[in-house]
Formats: sequence, structure tokens, C-alpha cells
Amino acid sequence: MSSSSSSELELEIFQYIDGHQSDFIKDLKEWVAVQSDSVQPDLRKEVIRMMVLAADRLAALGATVNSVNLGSHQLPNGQDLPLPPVILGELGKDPQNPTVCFYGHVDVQPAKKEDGWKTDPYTLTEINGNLYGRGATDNKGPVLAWINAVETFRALKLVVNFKFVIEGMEEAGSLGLEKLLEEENQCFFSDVDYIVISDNVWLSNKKPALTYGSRGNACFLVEVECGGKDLHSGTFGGIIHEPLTDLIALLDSLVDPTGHIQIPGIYDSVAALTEEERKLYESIEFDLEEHKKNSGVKKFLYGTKEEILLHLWRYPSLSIHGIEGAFHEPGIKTVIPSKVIGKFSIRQVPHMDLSVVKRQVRHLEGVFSRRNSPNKLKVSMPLGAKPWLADVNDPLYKAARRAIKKVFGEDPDFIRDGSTVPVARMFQTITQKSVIMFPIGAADDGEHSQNEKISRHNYIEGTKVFAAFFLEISKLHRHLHETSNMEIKN
Ligand SMILES: NCC(=O)N[C@@H](Cc1c[nH]cn1)C(=O)O
Ligand SMILES: [Zn+2]
Ligand SMILES: [Zn+2]
Repeated sequence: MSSSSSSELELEIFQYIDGHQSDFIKDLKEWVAVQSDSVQPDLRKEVIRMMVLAADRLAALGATVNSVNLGSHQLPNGQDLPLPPVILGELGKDPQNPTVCFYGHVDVQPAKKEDGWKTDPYTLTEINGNLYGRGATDNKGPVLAWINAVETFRALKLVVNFKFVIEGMEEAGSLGLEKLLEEENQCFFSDVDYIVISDNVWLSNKKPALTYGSRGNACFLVEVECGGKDLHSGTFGGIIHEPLTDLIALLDSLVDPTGHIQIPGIYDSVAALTEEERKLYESIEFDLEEHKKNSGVKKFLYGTKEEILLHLWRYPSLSIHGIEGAFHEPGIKTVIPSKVIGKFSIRQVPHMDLSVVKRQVRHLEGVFSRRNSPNKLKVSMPLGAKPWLADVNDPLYKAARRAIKKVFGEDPDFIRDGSTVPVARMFQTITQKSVIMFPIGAADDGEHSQNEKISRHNYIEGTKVFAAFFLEISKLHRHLHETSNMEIKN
């Protein structure tokens, strides 16, 4: 394809996308309306309903769709729960075209209006150019932006063969996905050239970014139990070892007020910071004040841009997420809970090893034994995801960078991400294909938070950037093949 016909095609595609904005937003509204929360067991049927909607959307594109049943999983309380199917889709089989596999997830984090949302989390609401709703940016918006970009091409001409992996358990750690990828490695993935994940967000509110690394995560449960029933604190308070008091002491032993993890040995295998890498951090544009404003907090643990980025991207962090069984509703209930479960996670970085971290967390047993408590302690790691790091010299990054420059008029930031997309490392290890993370959401989108949003601008321009990427990767792929064929002939 000549460059003039390619830019004509581009123009035609961009016009199509601009002309179909309201259809694309209508699609997102329909998806956001599904409470596909993979974290809360009683909403699992909604996740499964969401998978049907996503499969139907791909089928309407003309893709072949296979909804793969992953069976079920067991909750800590012993209850068996069905896993949502993973969708494997395929569109186009032209051997001249590169095959790009897209991954996205259509499950969401929990959301309730009472958590402090200004609008109903499951009703996509546009205010001042922002589309508010749970999943708007994480990750339903980007998944639909990709699908709509493909749709635009289908209406014109396919320059890429597409494959899709859409899952519904990402927010709960991508249960069952690794086994499926291993099983499909020689089949579904055999002819895939490139893998694109569009999840997470830019580093800034306005400047686009490409992500080349993400942290992993090890999630822990700490259960402390006394007897079989809750007790009156007037009748038993002062004469028993209370499970919640034990648990608070255990949780308090994990991290100090400076954010330093107190678990002995936890930093031992963290990759050493090279001078070259330190310099890289110095050159990254990052607005600390903007980031602070996005978070709503008054002060960060670190005062410089370099320290903040290092601690987000390439050092582990420990967060405490909640306590099951502890009375959390408004009002006063003078009870001693009999069983409480603390939840925390440790974000993993290269070269930490999940099994070593699991062993190191046994530090809690030592803390517990020093309390001489007769209560029962159980520590488990129900979930572990490894960190991911890609090579930015891969053609995928070149094509994505060109597409961003074309649509947004500037070069992207090259960033790592502090959060976890478990499939990134799985794809890399199992398929050995090139993987890119190509976010379209902005830093102030509020992933996992109240009032999550994607701006209309990012959603629509993000659709264009994906379309421009299809053209760029097809050009680059052809060029790479022509040069390698020439080298073989010579
Ligand atoms: N948008 C990616 C994301 O938010 N991923 C989750 C995945 C996860 C990690 N541990 C449990 N779930 C994240 O919290 O990073
Ligand atoms: Zn996500
Ligand atoms: Zn998420």
C-alpha cells in the first residue's frame, strides 16, 4: 500500500470513527450497565452475562468465537463457583497480513453508589466530556475502542488478521487463564505475530504513553479465630485474647510508616538499580503535583519524581486491603468477632520469586507466637501473579509510537506500571511472542476508585489510535518480511 493511499484510508477511517461517536458511546453504556464484578461471588452470573455480550459483539463483527469453559473454582469458605468462560475470537486469515492478538478484560472491581460515587456506577453518565461508570476505563472502554477500530476496518479493508482473548476474571487474578494459554499455545497462538494488551493508564492526564512493564502481585489472607461464635465484649472483654487485636498486631508488623516492608528478606532479590536506569527515571516527564491531585491525598511518602516512580514501578509495595468479619457498618456494635480475615498484597518486581515471598510471609507466625495467643492462625496466598518487562525495541513499540504521534501529535511516554495485569507475563513466558501494553486511559481516570471515568476524547481518539496502529503494524511487518527475505536471497 502506498503512503498516499494509506493516509487516504486513514482519513476515511478517522472520519468514520468521528461519525460513529454516539454509537460507540451507546455500546459502552450497554456494557457498563452489566455489574460484571468478578470479586463478589454473588455477582458471578453478571460476569457470565457480560461474557455473552462480548462474544455476541465479536460475532457481530464477523469473528469466529469460541467461549471456552474453564470449569469452576473453590472459594476460601469451600463454596464452588463457576468461572466465566474465556473468549477466543478470530477474524481474518490472510497470510499476507500480520496476526495481532488483542487481550482485554470485561470484569470490573466492586462499586456501590454509597461508596461515594456522584452518579450511579453502572449507568454511564457524561459530564463535561467525561464518561463516568465502573469499567469505563478499566477495561470495558479500551476493549470496545479496539473492537470499534476493527469494525471500522471491516467496513473498509482488513490489513491485519485479528485474534481476541477476552476474559472475565482479571480483577480476581485471572484464575484459570494460564492453563488455557498453555493448552492453546500450539493452536490458537501458533500463528499470532504480536500481542496487544490495552489496560491501565497513562502516566499523565494528557500525554499518551506506552507501557513496557508491570508489577506482579502476591495476595495473602491472614485468618485469626478464637471460638465458634462472636462474644459480648462486656461479658468477655478483658479476659480473652481477641482475634481482631491479634490480627491488627500482625498487620501492623508488615510495613512501617515510611512504606518500608518489614518482612525480613523481602528486598533481597529485587533487581539492583543501575546508573543507566536511574538516569532514565530522571528524564521521564512526570508532574508530581498533578499525580497528587489525581489521588486526592495531601502528601506522598517520597518527595521527588524519581523516588515516586522507582517505588511505583520497580520496588515492591505492601498494601492492606481489608478485614473480613470485622464489624464495618455504621453505628456501634459491642461485639468481639470470633473469626477475622485480614487481606493484604505485595506487588512483585523483577527478580522476586512468588514461592520465596510466600515463605518470607511466614514471618507472621513468629510475630503471632510472641503474642502467646491461644487463637488459631492461618496464612494463605490464594493468588500470585508475576511481574512483566518488555523490550521497547520491539517493532510493536515502533508501530504504536507512530500511531500515537499521528493521532495525538506527540511522542508517547515510555512507562512501567505499578499495577498488575497477570496475563502480560503469562503471554510472554508461554507464547514467547512480543507483547505491548497500549493504554488509552488517562492518569486521572480513577481505576478501581469512586467516579471512574474515561474521557470522550480518549475513548474516541483511542479508537483512532488503534486503527492507525493496524496500518502501522501492517506496514512495518511487511517491511520486516521483505528485508528478511532479501537477506535470505543475498
Ligand atoms: N487494570 C489492571 C488491574 O487493575 N489489575 C488488578 C489485578 C490484580 C492483581 N491482584 C489481584 N488482582 C490489580 O490490582 O493490579
Ligand atoms: Zn484492568
Ligand atoms: Zn483493574
